Amino acid sequence: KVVRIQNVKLDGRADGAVDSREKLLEFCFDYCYWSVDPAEPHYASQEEVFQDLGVLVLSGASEGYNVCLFAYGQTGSGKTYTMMGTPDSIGLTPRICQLVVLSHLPRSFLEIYNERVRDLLRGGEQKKRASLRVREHPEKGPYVQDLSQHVVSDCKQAMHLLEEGIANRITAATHNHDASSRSHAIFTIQYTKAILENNCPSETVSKINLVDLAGSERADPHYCRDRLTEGSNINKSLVTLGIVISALAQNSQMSSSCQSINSVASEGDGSTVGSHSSSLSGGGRRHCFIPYRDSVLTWLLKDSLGGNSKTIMIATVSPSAYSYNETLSTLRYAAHARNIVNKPRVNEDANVRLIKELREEIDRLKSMLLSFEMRNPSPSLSDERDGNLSDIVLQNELKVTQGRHRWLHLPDRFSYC
Ligand SMILES: Nc1ncnc2c1ncn2[C@@H]1O[C@H](COP(=O)(O)OP(=O)(O)OP(=O)(O)O)[C@@H](O)[C@H]1O
Repeated sequence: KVVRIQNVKLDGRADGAVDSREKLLEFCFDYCYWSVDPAEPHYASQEEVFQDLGVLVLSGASEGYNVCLFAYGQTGSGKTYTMMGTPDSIGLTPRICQLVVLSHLPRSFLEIYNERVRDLLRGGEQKKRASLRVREHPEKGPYVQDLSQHVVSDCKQAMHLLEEGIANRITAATHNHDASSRSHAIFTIQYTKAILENNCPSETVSKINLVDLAGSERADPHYCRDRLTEGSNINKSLVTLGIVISALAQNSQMSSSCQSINSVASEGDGSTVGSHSSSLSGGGRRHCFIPYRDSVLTWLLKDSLGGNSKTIMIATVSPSAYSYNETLSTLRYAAHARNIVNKPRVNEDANVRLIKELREEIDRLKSMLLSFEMRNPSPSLSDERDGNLSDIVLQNELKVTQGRHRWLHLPDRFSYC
């Protein structure tokens, strides 16, 4: 889909003075929506956006992938409207939240305000204001220590939880928007899918991150000190996000051009070219360093931005001609992000993976045993080898039974799909 943006200020100038490319710029995206006037025939409703993007989020998580959906754009351009919605027109987060309610999945809701993390679902005034530490797990990556997790059992509870978090979020009046979000909000659902398939356990554990970013706005010296500090922290994290996105996009492009160089080389001389180094790419150019740690936002979203996640970026723009520069910058930001190639993988539970591998090994050994018996019908010849293989099969079957038993009796085991 193509978005066209026209600079109406250039319309009055003599034709020769303006390059036609400057007047009309085009950007390609996977989806484009126009939701200014519901009376227009091509108006995109919240339901339409959910059917395209929300369904992608749910199907990705149900396949075992981490999924992240984040809204970026100028202040007042519709990020919160898209992610949360209004009581009459609910947005992506409550729609996704309601659909996964039956699965008793734990959820958390945090905000990053002035580079500090706050729990939006923690009772008690003091606890609400306390800032939480971001730590790093060697395998799972960055996480927030002591963030409260909540399980709901029906849609009403799910909506109540979400509303509580939204109400706790910090908003303030700015020039463009009288209830502007002054923090980045991250709503997370830990998505576990556990089933028994042909008597063999199958379990994936993934994460859905739904992110409503604070609005970008130019600093105004007339604002009070709090507003200026907030604004500079919002800008700092959004600038870092921009740098991270550009660096990731550049690295992804370098990797793909390097891969095509490699494939041309291997086709040309018949030699096998090994995978390229992680820091050096085609033409000897170095991969960029990704400054995730420069802001709490990029640090927490490290995997979502450039790692094990299927990530969707929604860029919201204003239809007003006054916002031309902001709109152009948002579209450029989004165009950069579109070049990033992530490496999502199915997050299978380690114990379940082991059980599967043992089962495959048993099947392989059994077929070896069978073919050995067919080739050596005399019992005296095959006895010793036969005995060894049978022992291994028996040991593996025992491990599988023990593993399955442990898996089925874990205290937090739910059987849902
Ligand atoms: N597509 C839309 N249809 C109807 N109302 C909309 C739409 N987009 C935004 N709005 C309304 O415009 C106002 C500003 O939108 P919203 O709060 O979503 O902006 P924002 O980008 O989140 O701003 P900030 O970054 O300052 O928090 C809200 O009252 C919202 O309900």
